[in-house]
Amino acid sequence: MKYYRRFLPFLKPYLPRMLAAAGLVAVVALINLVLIRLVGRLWDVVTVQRNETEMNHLLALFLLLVLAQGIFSVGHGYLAAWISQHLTADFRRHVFRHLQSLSLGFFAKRRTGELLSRLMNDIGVIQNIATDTPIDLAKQAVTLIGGIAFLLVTNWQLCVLILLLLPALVLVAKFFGRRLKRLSTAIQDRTATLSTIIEEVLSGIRVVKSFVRTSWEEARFAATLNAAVRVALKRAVVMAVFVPTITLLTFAAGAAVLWYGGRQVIQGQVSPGDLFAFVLFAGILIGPFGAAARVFAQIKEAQGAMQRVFEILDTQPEVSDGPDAQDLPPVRGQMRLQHVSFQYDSRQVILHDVSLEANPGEVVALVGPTGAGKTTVINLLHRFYDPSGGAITVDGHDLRHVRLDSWYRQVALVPQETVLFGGTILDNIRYGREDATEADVLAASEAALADEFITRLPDGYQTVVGEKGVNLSGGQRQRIAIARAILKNPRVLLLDEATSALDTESERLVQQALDRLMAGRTTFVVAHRLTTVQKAHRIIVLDKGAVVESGTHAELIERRGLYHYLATLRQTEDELRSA
Ligand SMILES: Nc1ncnc2c1ncn2[C@@H]1O[C@H](COP(=O)(O)OP(=O)(O)OP(=O)(O)O)[C@@H](O)[C@H]1O
Repeated sequence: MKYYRRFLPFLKPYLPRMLAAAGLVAVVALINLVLIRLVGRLWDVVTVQRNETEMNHLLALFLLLVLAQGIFSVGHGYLAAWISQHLTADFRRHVFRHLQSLSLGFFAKRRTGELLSRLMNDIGVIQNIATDTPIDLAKQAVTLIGGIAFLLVTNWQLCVLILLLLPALVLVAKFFGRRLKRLSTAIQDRTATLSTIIEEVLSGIRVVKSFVRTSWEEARFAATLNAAVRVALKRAVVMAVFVPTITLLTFAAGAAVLWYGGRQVIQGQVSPGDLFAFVLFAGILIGPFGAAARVFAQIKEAQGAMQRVFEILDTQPEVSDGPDAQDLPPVRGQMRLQHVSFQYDSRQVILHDVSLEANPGEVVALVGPTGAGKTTVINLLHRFYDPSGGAITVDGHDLRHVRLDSWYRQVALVPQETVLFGGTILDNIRYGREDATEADVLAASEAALADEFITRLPDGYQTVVGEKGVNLSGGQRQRIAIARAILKNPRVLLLDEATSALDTESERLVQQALDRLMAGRTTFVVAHRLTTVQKAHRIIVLDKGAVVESGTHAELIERRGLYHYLATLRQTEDELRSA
């Protein structure tokens, strides 16, 4: 129940509209009751009084009420849909905003498909319970209260008989509800796993195909699918037994009413019209009873969904602005890691007492064997994570004490894999700076040596990339990423050099573009190319999370340590590549 309480603030702006919708639907239900009463009257007028004028009057009134009911139904239908759509959109926006605010550590532990499922499927389930259910309940409440009131007034003994069945129905509903909840949660879990598999396979389709794993993936998909079908069928069985059981109990009540009421008509204590209306009223009471069971199941289902969504909302970003965070003034770009230690989780210390420094405008190359912690240092410099010990400063400001945005605006990351978003090339470069003019984008693109290939594309800067768009080569994508970074004009640049080999011409262009990007900025580069390393002002050699050597290329070669070993390897690689 606590999740429902927490959901209330989201409902609040819509309360007046929900009340209006509930009011409309209550009127519809009320008219329904009056119509039934009218049918009873009509029955007596036709069969007992045989009064044609009265019959015509009653029928005219009947039609008028049906028309009014139709109009109210249209109003309620539109209003309910309006609330439901807007409320869900609000909630999705809220969860999406929160997701974006979470730190990298959160995403490292989650699978995208699973998060996708929470944002789409689970919120869809909540949508039903949040809007349709309360409005439906208003309708059922009016039917129930109005119906029982009528039954009590006309024949209280019969009414008591019907009401005795109520606890039995509630007990049956509870019994089934518990099982349904468990199975619904299991279905949602399977659906989330399916989404995850689809997402993984589609985003990694090249790897899947290349390793000839399509059949294996198909089997994995089919196995999860089968499991989902099995649970869904189990739920269907429970549902299938549930509905007839409730119906049986309700019809048994109907038969009892007919037996008892029929005798009263025969004895002349009750008019046939009243009995007819009575049976109809008893009949429409099935609605609220059935709805109670349905709502019960829905509430149980939504509880699981709410739990999963609120789990995201309850996760706090590990890296965020502290209460005393200050805006970082424009920096010169002096960066320092002071005795930094770091662990992603409690299991393993990744960086041990790392100290390093870059003066404004300097290029620092990070080299070291795989797993040494190079990317981790870049992550910390960007402040995607906070160090577990020590401090990271820019121009003497501890990164933990400055507002994230004010720092993020002054640093740019060029990752190995260029991420291009759906949209035009222009949009993709402008991602670097929202308010950039077209002329700014062009200038950045020229500086990144991207202009030349973009203008040759059929739609130039308006070419759509990504899904259903044009495919670009690795080197071209990198130059777009560089143009994006140039447009951002950061003081500090974090570069994760791509390891994949480009052809010599493409490599030359990318290198040239990178040189322009790095000019005058403090740059940390996870370097894979010997040329980059050689040009660096300082080289930091990391091994097993610690700095083992530092100096210039010439100094380190002289030392004949780890750097010398790695450089010799790489040189051989480069020679092989250009041979
Ligand atoms: N999100 C994470 N959670 C837990 N451990 C991680 C995470 N990311 C990286 N690691 C671990 O941290 C260590 C350092 O990884 P890092 O990616 O920094 O190395 P690297 O020097 O950049 O390696 P490479 O050259 O292969 O990219 C590795 O042992 C890795 O397993």
